[in-house]
Amino acid sequence: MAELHFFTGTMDSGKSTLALQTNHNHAARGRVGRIFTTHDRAGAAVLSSRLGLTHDALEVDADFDFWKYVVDTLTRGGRIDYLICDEAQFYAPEQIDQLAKVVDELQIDVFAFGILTDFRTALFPGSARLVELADRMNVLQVEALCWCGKRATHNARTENGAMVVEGEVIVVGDVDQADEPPADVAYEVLCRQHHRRRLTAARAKAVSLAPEPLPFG
Ligand SMILES: Nc1ncnc2c1ncn2[C@@H]1O[C@H](COP(=O)(O)OP(=O)(O)O)[C@@H](O)[C@H]1O
Ligand SMILES: Cc1cn([C@H]2C[C@H](O)[C@@H](COP(=O)(O)O)O2)c(=O)[nH]c1=O
Repeated sequence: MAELHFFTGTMDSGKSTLALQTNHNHAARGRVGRIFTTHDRAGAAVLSSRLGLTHDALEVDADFDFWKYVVDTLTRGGRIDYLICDEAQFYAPEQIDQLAKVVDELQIDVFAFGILTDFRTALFPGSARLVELADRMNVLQVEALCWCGKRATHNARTENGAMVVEGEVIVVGDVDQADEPPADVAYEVLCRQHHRRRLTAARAKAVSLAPEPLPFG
């Protein structure tokens, strides 16, 4: 039986790597797939992993219809056994419904990969729909870590080094590995407590280096 799989984790937890590995393993056994993504950091129509692997992909825009694409392909005599769908948090809920229909009506496996929540800790609509519809939801086993060493559960956005909680939901960017000077817009994975306190690695370091107040009344 075909299934709708949703693999999730924070940014930098290995989702795109797993997407490419999943494609590799299925293709190596002679199965025929299609790879989709949207707003990848490496540009349009490419799925990229921080480990350096990339693969051509079909770019999903707001008007893309998965059901129509698959039915058209099969009608023209094409073969599709599975779909790989990266950055699925950016897909519209209707597109996730189309993916579920592809699984149920055409017996084609769908492997979707994406982050659950945005920089404000709110669910992305596409991810919310995946949680509602997926046959299997898997949290990535390689844990991304907060600067404090705890498992990172949230994605923070920084602007010029300072954490923000307001702004456009979709802003393509990368995790800021303590870049100096900090990028205009970057991301950092944090545990819930430090996301709640808006305590990024840079701010924690600045606070710890601040001089002790003098002991005068
Ligand atoms: N230089 C490196 N050596 C080993 N592993 C790395 C290196 N750089 C990145 N990684 C691994 O790649 C992961 C990020 O992979 P990626 O698939 O791009 O993540 P995601 O799609 O979830 O954002 C990191 O969590 C880390 O495990
Ligand atoms: C939290 C958050 C992230 N994004 C963007 C930033 C990246 O381009 C992708 C996530 O990619 P990854 O492969 O999981 O690292 O999403 C965004 O647009 N809005 C957000 O709130």
